[in-house]
This record gives sequence, structure tokens and C-alpha cells, in this order.
Amino acid sequence: MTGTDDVLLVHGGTPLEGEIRVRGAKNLVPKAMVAALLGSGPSRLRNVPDIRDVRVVRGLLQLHGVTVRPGEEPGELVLDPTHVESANVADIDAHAGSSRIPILFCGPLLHRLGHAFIPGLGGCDIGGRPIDFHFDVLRQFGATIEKRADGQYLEAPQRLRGTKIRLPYPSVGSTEQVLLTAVLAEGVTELSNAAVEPEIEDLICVLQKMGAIISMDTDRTIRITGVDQLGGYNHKALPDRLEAASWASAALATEGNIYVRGAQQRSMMTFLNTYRRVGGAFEIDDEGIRFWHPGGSLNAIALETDVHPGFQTDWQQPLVVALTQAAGLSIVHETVYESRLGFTSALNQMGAHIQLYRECLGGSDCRFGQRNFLHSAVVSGPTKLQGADLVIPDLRGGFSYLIAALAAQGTSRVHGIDLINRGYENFMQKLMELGAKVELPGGALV
Ligand SMILES: CC(=O)N[C@H]1[C@@H](OP(=O)(O)OP(=O)(O)OC[C@H]2O[C@@H](n3ccc(=O)[nH]c3=O)[C@H](O)[C@@H]2O)O[C@H](CO)[C@@H](O)[C@@H]1O
Ligand SMILES: C=C(OP(=O)(O)O)C(=O)O
Repeated sequence: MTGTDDVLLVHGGTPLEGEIRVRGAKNLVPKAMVAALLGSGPSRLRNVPDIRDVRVVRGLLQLHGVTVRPGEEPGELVLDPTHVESANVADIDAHAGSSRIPILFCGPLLHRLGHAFIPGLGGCDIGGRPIDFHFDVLRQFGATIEKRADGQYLEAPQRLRGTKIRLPYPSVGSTEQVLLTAVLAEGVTELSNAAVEPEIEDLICVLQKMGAIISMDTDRTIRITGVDQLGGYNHKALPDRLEAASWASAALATEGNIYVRGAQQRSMMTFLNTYRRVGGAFEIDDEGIRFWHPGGSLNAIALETDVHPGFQTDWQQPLVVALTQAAGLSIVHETVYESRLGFTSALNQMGAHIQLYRECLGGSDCRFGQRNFLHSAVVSGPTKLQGADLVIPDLRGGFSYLIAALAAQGTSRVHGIDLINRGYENFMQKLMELGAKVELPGGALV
């Protein structure tokens, strides 16, 4: 989607009502696809959403010689890495800036080919997003890394060796880097201060199915005993708790009622507690979760994002839109990314009252305090929102703008909507199914 197609007209003021379905998690599926590279035979991944991050990884795997084809059931992919040794990666530059996943090809490619080339990464612009932890751990396994103009070139002169690693911060991607590298490394790897997000546990399940030996302690320590060979896997990806929470926030902000088929309580407990504190209602059954605004006013809250099992940072932006409708002062302290509150300036243009601060407000001190990062917010509500011209800044910020436009009076022009396809499957169709009044410029229905 390009040019004027990349704009959506949103006529606000209608509650979102109905049912949508979430499929496999954006933050697991592409990584499980990379894990298939480690196998000696084909893998089957089910519940795969049709999102851009999946398409990017599919393209990268194909460049490396993995055949990827649809399986028997809808949303199933069969990934066969048998011919990886004959890979032709001449076109890899085309994938530069596409997503964060290419960095996770390092370990598997070093094991398979002895070398790897990683193009520049993409992903949301919500902070500096360095990759120093990734390269530090890869060096500890025995890899050499050379920075080139168009990316990073890595080599493993010998088989990578297990090692003892302590992450400076429980980074999700770096934990996955260690897992995907350690499983075929020689000997034992001990990783402390690891991230333990549900998507990481699911990746560990995938790797265990392939033959890996991985144990998780309760103190963020993961131990991996390297093996000589891994097989393929057959796995159903865990559902996308981040997308589910986005729709839950949309139900609250638009005074609507949405049944999210596929949403799973276990991975959303912290979100559900917060949703209840704000005054949102939900009901859980075996197939999904219904979220709704029960009427009356919403409650202001203090909220701090954190690594799992804390409040996930990717839940923050959509929920902030609902907080503009809560009575009183809400405090939001973003501790995972230093620049994830910039999206609020557009909400202020729509009529919200959100003030940003450099200090760590409302909770513990974080890495960003006293360092000039506007990473705390005070949201004063309730405020009526008015339609506006909005330019989508990042994935969750983009979905938040859609929510704000749907909750607002009048019409908004939302520019850059294609970015949302990176992580939300068929979001325009889902909006229509929920009764949203949205159209493409020129009057075409989506
Ligand atoms: C594709 C994917 O799964 N993306 C998720 C993943 O991103 P991603 O894996 O990139 O996020 P990390 O957990 O690594 O980043 C967390 C923090 O660690 C810092 N850091 C990270 C790596 C590094 O080498 N150096 C460093 O300083 C980052 O700047 C950030 O401040 O986890 C994030 C935190 O749950 C989520 O918001 C993203 O949706
Ligand atoms: C920050 C996100 O993703 P990524 O790491 O892919 O940029 C997100 O999903 O909100």
C-alpha cells in the first residue's frame, strides 16, 4: 500500500462491537520460523498470522534456501531447511530496515554455514534500540563480527561453544539470541538475568520439540545443554496477547464491547488486572475473552511498564488512549523504552491533556531517570477527543491513533496505516466487522 492508499478516513463516535479473532503472536511466530533453520528436517508451524513481519522472515528464509509453503490447515506453514547449504543471499539488502528479526538469524546461520550476513534492522522507532547485547553474547560463543557499510558480517571459525552469560537487562531479543545459538553449541550455556516473556517460553517449547535441552529457573536463569543435531517441530503458536490487549483498549475507549477469540488469560494476567483497575469489564471463557466498557466513569491509575511478568510496554500506547477518558490524573512510567511516549503529542492535538516528564514518576527509578528522556506521563481526564490529521509514528502508536480517532467526535485522516500491517492481521477488515466507520479517501469502503 503506498501514496494516498496509505490514508484512512475514520469517522469517530461509534462504539466498536462484535467479535474478532487473534492468531499467533507477532513476537513469537517469526522467531519460531527462524528456529526451523536449526532443524535437519521440515517443521510445521500453525496459527501463523498474515502480517508483514511474517512475510519478511519468509522472504529471508527463502533467500537462505529454506523452502516455505502453506500446510494443510489455514495458517499453517511448512518450513524445510534441507537445502540451506546452497543458499544465495545476493538480494539480502532488500530486507534491510524491514524488521528486528534478521538479527536472530546469526546463531542458526553460524551453525549451518559458518558465516552470516545481517542487514540493517528495522522495527519501531521508540528508542535507540541498540544491539550491543546481541553481539556481546555472540562473541562469547566464539563468533567474530565485522561491521560493514551495509550490515554486519559474522564468522564462526570453529563450532560455537557454550558459555556463561549475564545480560545487563532482561532483553527479549538477546535472550532469544542466546537460545537460538546455545542449542547447537558445544557444552552448557548458563544465561542469567534472562527475559521470560510468554513468547520466549513458547520459543523454548519449539526448541524442546526439536530436541533441545533447556531448563528455566524461577530466578531468570536459563540453562541450555547443547546437542549435536536438532529435528523439525510441529507447533501451534501461542496467541497474540499484544493484539488482544489493543482490541481490549479499543473497546474501553470507544465504550464498546469486543469478544477477542483466541485471547488467553494466562499470558494477559497483568493486563487484565490493570484493565479491571481502570474500570474495564471482561469475561473469560475457553475460547477467548470479552472486553467491554460497563458504563459510568473510568478510574485514573498509576501504571509502570516492565519486563514480564510486569505490564508489557507494547500494551502501554493503546491503553493510554483509554486513560484519556478516565476521571482524574493517571501516571504512566515507561521503563522499557526511553522514547515511547512521543505519540501522545497527537493525542493532545485531539484534545487530550497529557504532560510528559523526564523524571521517573509513580514507581521505581529506572534506567532512564535523570537522563533527559521524556519517559513519564501524567494523563488528565476525562477529555473529549476531536478528529484530526494523524501521522502514524510506529506500530502500537499507530493502533492507538486508530483507537483515538474512533473514540473522537468528527473525522480523522490517519496517514501511514500500512505500518499497522506489520503486526495486526487484517486490521481494516476487523474494524469493519466491529462496526467502525472507516473508508479510503474517495469514498471507497475498505
Ligand atoms: C519482535 C519483538 O519481539 N519485539 C519485542 C521485543 O523487542 P526487542 O527484543 O527488540 O526488545 P528488548 O527486550 O531487547 O529491549 C528492551 C530494552 O533493552 C535494550 N537493549 C536491547 C538489546 C541490546 O542489545 N541492547 C539494549 O540496550 C533496548 O534498548 C530496550 O531498552 O521485546 C520488546 C520488550 O518486550 C517488545 O516491546 C517488542 O515488541
Ligand atoms: C515494538 C514492537 O515491535 P518491534 O520490536 O518489532 O519493533 C511492538 O510490537 O510493539
